[in-house]
Amino acid sequence: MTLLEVKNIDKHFGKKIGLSQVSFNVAAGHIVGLIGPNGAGKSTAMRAITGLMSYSAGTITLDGQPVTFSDHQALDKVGNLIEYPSIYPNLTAFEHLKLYAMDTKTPADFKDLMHRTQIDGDNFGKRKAKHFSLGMKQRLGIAISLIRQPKLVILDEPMNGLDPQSVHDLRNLIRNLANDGVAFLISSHLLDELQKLVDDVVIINHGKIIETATITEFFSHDKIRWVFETSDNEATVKLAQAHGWAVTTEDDHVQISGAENLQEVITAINTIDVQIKTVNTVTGNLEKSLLDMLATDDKGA
Ligand SMILES: Nc1ncnc2c1ncn2[C@@H]1O[C@H](COP(=O)(O)OP(=O)(O)OP(=O)(O)O)[C@@H](O)[C@H]1O
Repeated sequence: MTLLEVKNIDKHFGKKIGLSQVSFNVAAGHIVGLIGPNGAGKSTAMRAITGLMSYSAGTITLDGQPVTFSDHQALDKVGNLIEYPSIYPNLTAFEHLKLYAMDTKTPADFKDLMHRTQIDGDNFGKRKAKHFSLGMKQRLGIAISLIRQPKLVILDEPMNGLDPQSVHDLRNLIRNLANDGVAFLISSHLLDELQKLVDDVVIINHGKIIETATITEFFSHDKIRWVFETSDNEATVKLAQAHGWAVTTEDDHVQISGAENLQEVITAINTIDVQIKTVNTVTGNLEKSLLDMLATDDKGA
């Protein structure tokens, strides 16, 4: 069931395009990764969704209710942790929850929330936030974002600056909360960071969505590639392009993917006057697939 629907959003900063016809959905209980390089438009999209920024065209609806810069009612169902949570150095975790629950009609049960976000251990207790590690602060931030019992939590680059153990703990926490039915929209410029966590990916580049897919569909891009060394790499590249295969060159090698099988590529190369000196098969890599996708998009831009 669609919880968040973002449809044809445009945002301009003067003459500069921030977002162009941005559309994607977040289903209830799903973890969606909003992935793109620096400056792609991730924060801009998140700010529009959380009503922090106006947009010039399109619609955003949450649970069927509109979200605009001036209409925030739907945002009662959203928790967000955009960049850093506001954490007060002299308050304990419990005191933070009490503070953030003050204007909430039906806050979550504090003890249960502290338990679910693992901020009820010995490390927390009576300690003030100024003594928390970054990972502890992130977990407290997530607990704060859950105070209103939201259906959707928006996290902008939540893994930034965390050590590997804290990243692992944060992933488990998010997965457990999603299993309880909370949907997440999480931005990152690092696919590696999110690929173990997300159900769906939304890839953004230059303010445009270039791919929306389930993580399984996205993994299917993770194709086998064939790396050729030939007597005429330039002619090989042209040939691959004419067949509609993905092709890149690196040093003296031509890398081709997207054909049915290796034989098809070899047969095609044999039709032109080019000798194959070496060929190696390499299995794919998701981060590389994303970089290739962005590079192809950049060429078309
Ligand atoms: N208030 C603003 N005024 C002018 N331009 C802006 C403003 N906010 C964002 N932009 C521009 O819009 C583009 C998208 O920025 P945005 O911060 O959304 O990217 P991002 O994907 O979140 O990048 P990062 O990973 O670096 O945070 C960038 O080119 C940025 O310079």
